[in-house]
Amino acid sequence: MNVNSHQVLGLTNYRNLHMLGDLPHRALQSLAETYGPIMSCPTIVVSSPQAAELFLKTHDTIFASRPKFQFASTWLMVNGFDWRNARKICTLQLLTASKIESFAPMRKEEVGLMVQSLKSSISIRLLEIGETLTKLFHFQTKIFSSIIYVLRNGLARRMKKVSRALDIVLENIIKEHENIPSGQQDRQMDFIDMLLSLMNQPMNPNDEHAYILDRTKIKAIIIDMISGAYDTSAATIEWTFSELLRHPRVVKQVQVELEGVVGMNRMVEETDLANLTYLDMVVKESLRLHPIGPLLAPHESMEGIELNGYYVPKKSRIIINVWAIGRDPYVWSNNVEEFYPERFINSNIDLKGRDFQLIPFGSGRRGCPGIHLGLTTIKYVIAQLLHCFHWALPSGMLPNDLDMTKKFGLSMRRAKHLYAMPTYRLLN
Ligand code: HEM
Repeated sequence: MNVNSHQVLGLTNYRNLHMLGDLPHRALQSLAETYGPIMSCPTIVVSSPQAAELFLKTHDTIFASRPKFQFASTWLMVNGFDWRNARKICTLQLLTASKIESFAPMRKEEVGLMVQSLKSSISIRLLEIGETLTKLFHFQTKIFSSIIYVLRNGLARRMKKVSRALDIVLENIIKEHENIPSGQQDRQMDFIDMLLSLMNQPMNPNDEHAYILDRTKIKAIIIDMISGAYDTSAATIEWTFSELLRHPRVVKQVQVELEGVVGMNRMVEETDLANLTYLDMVVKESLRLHPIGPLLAPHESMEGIELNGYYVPKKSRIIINVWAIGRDPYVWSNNVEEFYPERFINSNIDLKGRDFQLIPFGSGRRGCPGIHLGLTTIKYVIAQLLHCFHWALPSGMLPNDLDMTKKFGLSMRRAKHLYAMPTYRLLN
């Protein structure tokens, strides 16, 4: 890697990230302009693609841990969560391409119901997009809403009480899956069924110390998956929609592509997605400007290491400012703030974490294991909404009037609700 240490390393003295205000990714971007693409003390802030590659690829083994400062991670630690084995189960058993494909009928049914409900509500009211998506994603998260409440309210000082509450919720979920009423046994398997089917079997039968998935570990994996998956796809769709409402030219282009690939007589199928190349660029551009985790999830060094002449101690916290990397004018040219999907024409950049200028799903050992499911869901929902409906802003509002203020949180959502008016456009 061709990185000059003066270009890459610079130190600043930010001891407390709360001093950075409501939008820390933005404040950190300004600091990086002064102090350079790696800032440290005691948290190291990374703000360029080359520096991100240094931490997430070159020295990935050192920086693959996570700090234990959130309730979810503390709870996972207390319950003996082992991220390496949990990831193996996620990537080899739960989130494989074939498993995700096996859920396609479920997604089709839910998206179909959403289109029907939008068709019937058109004449009545302006739609709040976030609310519509929350309803859509309810099918994936309905058993989880009480868990999210517990996670969000789980301050460390109430740890014991909250842990008990969490355990009761998780036990109920597991029991519901263990005691399926007769007549429903041949229903579609979900994530919990799959985890239960792996319970008490060694992951590697040839290894006597092999990892065995027990009830406690299953609960920990459920919590890990929920913390990673909750809100992320819905928030990305909402941001993409916001940009589309501000750019009618881009909407027209996506609809022309959909007319060519799908035609006007039927709805979109997931198998169409591979042929929707312009839509793919739209989603990349949206994730460049609006990464749901603008600072990824924090990483932590597992041992001390010297990087380009600077010593990074063990247990340093690493923050990768993906938001700033997506707006780096040296990478993306001068129109960084513009929503311009065409920048990806003839470009090989993908979202898999190999191209460090675009890493909204992270990269390396702790990169998002749900990327394939996330992207399939996002593209399918956006394609269906744009294919089935024309979308207009509330009367009197111009595209540039749309408020794009962000709210920093578990995932970065819009600060204000997004309203739009759909009109059905298919021929049947
Ligand atoms: C648009 C959708 C999504 C986005 C943008 C997204 C983004 C991310 C990011 C940025 C990370 C942290 C990566 C890092 O620190 O290097 C992450 C981790 C994670 N994501 Fe996703 N995610 C999405 C969807 C999903 C889905 C659908 C699932 C599961 C069904 C999922 C499960 C996880 C898990 C379990 C982790 C923790 C991985 C670890 O710590 O080893 N994500 N995701």
